[in-house]
Amino acid sequence: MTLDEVRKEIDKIDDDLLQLLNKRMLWVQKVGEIKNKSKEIIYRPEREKQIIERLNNQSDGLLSRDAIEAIFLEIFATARNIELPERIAYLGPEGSFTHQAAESRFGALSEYMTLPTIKSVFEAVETERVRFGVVPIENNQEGIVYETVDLLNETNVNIAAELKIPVHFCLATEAENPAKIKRIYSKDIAFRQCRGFLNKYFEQHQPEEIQVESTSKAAKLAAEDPEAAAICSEIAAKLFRIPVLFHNIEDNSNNRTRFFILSKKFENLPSGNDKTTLIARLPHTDEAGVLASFLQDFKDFNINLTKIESRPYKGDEDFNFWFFIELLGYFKDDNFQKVLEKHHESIKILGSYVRNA
Ligand SMILES: O=C(O)C(=O)C[C@]1(C(=O)O)C=C[C@@H](O)C=C1
Repeated sequence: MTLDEVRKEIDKIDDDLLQLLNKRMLWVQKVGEIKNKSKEIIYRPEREKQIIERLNNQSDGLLSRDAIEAIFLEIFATARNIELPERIAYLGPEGSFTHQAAESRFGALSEYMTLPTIKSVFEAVETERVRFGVVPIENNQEGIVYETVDLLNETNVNIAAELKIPVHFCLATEAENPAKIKRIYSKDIAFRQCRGFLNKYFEQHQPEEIQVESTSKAAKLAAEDPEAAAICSEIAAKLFRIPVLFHNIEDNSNNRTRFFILSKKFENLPSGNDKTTLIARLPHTDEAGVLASFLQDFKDFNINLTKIESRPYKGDEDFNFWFFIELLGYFKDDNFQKVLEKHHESIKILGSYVRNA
């Protein structure tokens, strides 16, 4: 077969795909009408997960599970926009990893609001200026983002979903090779995480390292200066149209960040593989074992706790703490309800959502 002939076959399939996608969107529009009448929530991560699992189980072609997921997440994001265009706020600037996380879940078509601080994302969700907000919660190398944890305690905002994305840095530059680079812009943490690469590739001449407040600012500066490079995300390099000289330059390729998708309410149904996040404000007491017996109740009801972080009460004279706790399961599960019966005064549930690996 010639290239032209093969391309003709691809064209035919693309025509069919487009027709099928348009047909799918007609049904999606109907879902939108039904939900509009019943005031039901549009974003149903547990339903999206079920669809992806079902398709993956029946797939016998070249597409991996990740490929199926990537394609369908974009279809769902487009579908949600047809049902009801929703605005999403994320911790900026544009080109940040949080932007990348937001786009991976809400697609290229959604309307985004870039906000400068985690607090401003919480505020936008709380005042319902946006439907969802995306903020980082933890990095597997650097640990928890305390600002996010504290705001979950202080505001009336819930968790609709979690997602984890790999943090890959690239070296983006207009320069043709490392020898021509005189300056490298990036954020302190990115320099730290790419030290091995920098030592190896800039052994002979050491470019000046200039710290800026974000990796996207670094990309912007490198786009304007042919003798400069930026250590930034791929999305930032793309945004500022700078060629990527080296991909994945971080020393530890297991570097991943977990994000929360925030919403004013949480209305997820159980998916069969859920996680619940809550805040526990245990009574202030000097009695020994208050925390131990609280945790024992989870063990007794066979609940797997996956995280516990203690945080101080701001403004408190004493050294009292509240706890940020995560566990496997859905908040209406029988065993969790038993714990809740005992401790309902101490527990504030922030959300039950599909557990992401
Ligand atoms: O089934 C729904 O509730 C829909 O709104 C449809 C649909 C889809 O495209 O399949 C879109 C958005 C939801 O997040 C889940 C699924």
